Amino acid sequence: MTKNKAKVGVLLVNLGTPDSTATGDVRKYLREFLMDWRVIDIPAVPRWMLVNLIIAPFRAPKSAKEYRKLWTDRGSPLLFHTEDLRDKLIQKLDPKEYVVEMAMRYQSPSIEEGLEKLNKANVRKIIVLPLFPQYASATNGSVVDKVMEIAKEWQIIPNITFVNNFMEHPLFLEAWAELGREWMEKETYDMYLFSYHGLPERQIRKGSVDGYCQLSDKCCGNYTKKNQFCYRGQCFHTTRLLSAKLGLPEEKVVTCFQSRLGKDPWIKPYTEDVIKEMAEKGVKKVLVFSPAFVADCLETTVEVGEEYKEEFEELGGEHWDLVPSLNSRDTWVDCIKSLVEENT
Ligand SMILES: C=CC1=C(C)c2cc3[nH]c(cc4nc(cc5[nH]c(cc1n2)c(C)c5CCC(=O)O)C(CCC(=O)O)=C4C)c(C)c3C=C
Ligand SMILES: [Fe+2]
Ligand SMILES: [Fe+2]
Repeated sequence: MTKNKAKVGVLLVNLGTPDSTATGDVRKYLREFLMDWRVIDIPAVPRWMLVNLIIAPFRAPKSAKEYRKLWTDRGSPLLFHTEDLRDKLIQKLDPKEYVVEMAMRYQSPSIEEGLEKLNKANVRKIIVLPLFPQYASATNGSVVDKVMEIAKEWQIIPNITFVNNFMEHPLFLEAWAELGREWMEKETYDMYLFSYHGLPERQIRKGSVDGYCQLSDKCCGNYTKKNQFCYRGQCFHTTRLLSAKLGLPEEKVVTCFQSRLGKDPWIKPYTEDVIKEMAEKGVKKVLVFSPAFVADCLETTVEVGEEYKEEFEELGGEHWDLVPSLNSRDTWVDCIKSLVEENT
């Protein structure tokens, strides 16, 4: 039998970001993102009306202003950190065995371009690695959906493997712990806040097997095979694993959810409410982790690092430190390398 020498393709996929801070580009991004039925999970006609007649026109100018605070000479941090991550991963993997591409679920570079490059490289297998540590239909599920939509048109479909979540990976936890330790060596904190991107509660219920998740401690307070895909449960689990690794006392740790959109209930507690409660209790110094994100982006740098900081300080807080994201730090690149090798 001839030895199969074809390479393995790796596709790193992050969420996506506008092409520029021009309002038109932000509107284009919001439209593509929010028209995804896994993100705004309502029927197509009301979704079209909500996105095109309400959210995109009114939110785009406001979001564009926020993006201008975030933008750098290299453009959007979400994009260039993902490019750096790809480049460092290429350095660490054997080029005779692997070909690595990166893509964004929305806008550019597209998943289509990334997959076409891998297909042209005649790979024997594709490992798709959505860069979301906890599974959500709106993120990881959407990447799977898009990849399958494209691959189903190919005459030959190689093996395709998806990494579903990786919040338990020891190197993922170690990379966050290294960052945490750097801050904790310089300062002592009254509280440690773990702020994750939120989701509509409805989306958690829809994914709950036999109605198991009632958004209470019964489900989300533990991580078992029954709630293996509950996003809220996975976030609490991430907090427990990271706190244990950092030796944080339980009474000083709080998990909360940010970035709510619209009027429907999203998963709780909301970060804004936790900030108020902490300030009322006289908490002065807070260290904030955002471990649903693996790169600095609008939701971390601006929302947590600037807006929530301002709210906390207005309520009497004195010290609000946001731990920057994993970006392309070495231990995180090692984590990706390990995930790739485990799935080869
Ligand atoms: C853990 C990852 C993410 C989940 C889950 C998620 C769900 C989700 N998001 C929206 C709406 C918006 N999110 C926006 C920005 C944004 N979201 C994530 C990650 C997750 N989203 C990232 C990394 C970013 C930042 C991108 C960047 O360019 O830096 C935005 C756009 C910004 C804004 O206008 O506020 C929206 C809108 C929904 C509705 C949702 C779940 C249903
Ligand atoms: Fe989001
Ligand atoms: Fe749950």
